[in-house]
Amino acid sequence: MSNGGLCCGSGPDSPADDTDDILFIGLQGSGKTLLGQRLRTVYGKAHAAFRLVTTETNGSQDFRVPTFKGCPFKEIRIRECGGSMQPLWRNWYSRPIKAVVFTLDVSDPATLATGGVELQRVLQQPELGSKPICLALTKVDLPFTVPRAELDLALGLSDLEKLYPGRLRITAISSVHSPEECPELKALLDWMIEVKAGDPAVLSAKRQ
Ligand SMILES: Nc1nc2c(ncn2[C@@H]2O[C@H](COP(=O)(O)OP(=O)(O)OP(=O)(O)O)[C@@H](O)[C@H]2O)c(=O)[nH]1
Ligand SMILES: [Mg+2]
Repeated sequence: MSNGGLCCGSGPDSPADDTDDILFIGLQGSGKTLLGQRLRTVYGKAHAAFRLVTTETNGSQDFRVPTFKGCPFKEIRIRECGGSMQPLWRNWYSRPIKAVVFTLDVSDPATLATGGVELQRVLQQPELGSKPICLALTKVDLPFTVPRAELDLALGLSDLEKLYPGRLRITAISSVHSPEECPELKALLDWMIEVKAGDPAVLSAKRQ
């Protein structure tokens, strides 16, 4: 399988799910799969194998994303739940995941309101407790994306950041771009590494 272990249809009771670190959720077509494929190229040698093509995730799939040399663990394991699985996302919330990445396609004004409502719902899920959540604003390479100021007005993003200080992180990314062209991709993976380690000092290992 091209993207590191496709497990379509697997449920949250599968024993393999125990090792998931990060949960990827977001509306259909919002960019979860391409982001998973792209993150594997940040520290890994998957550049040559990277493909822009994705297919809809009917079920869930996992991505094993390599970390940097000197990191105490070799990979971050991401579990993507397809947008078509939305009613079942919550089955993963109580699993031993460390954090959630919620993707929002900012090139598609038609789905923004629905995405914003879903994000609020995720932030309020008791099963997630105070686990960190990253809102990834996706497809920012496209010419007509909704600017951040308008997102703040329409979805109250700045208010949400104030409401969940230290818990909600917001980043804007393009998975079409390489990590060199879009440094936010590397910053997002470093955040996942920090969250998994439970210690920001873990990143100092790669600077030595
Ligand atoms: N231009 C651009 N296209 C993107 C980006 N991310 C994803 N896409 C495209 O958007 C479409 C949907 O992307 P996916 O990654 O499959 O979306 P998904 O969230 O996994 O969708 P589901 O599996 O159905 O929930 C594909 O055609 C991708 O190539 C991006 O950053 N920029
Ligand atoms: Mg997908």
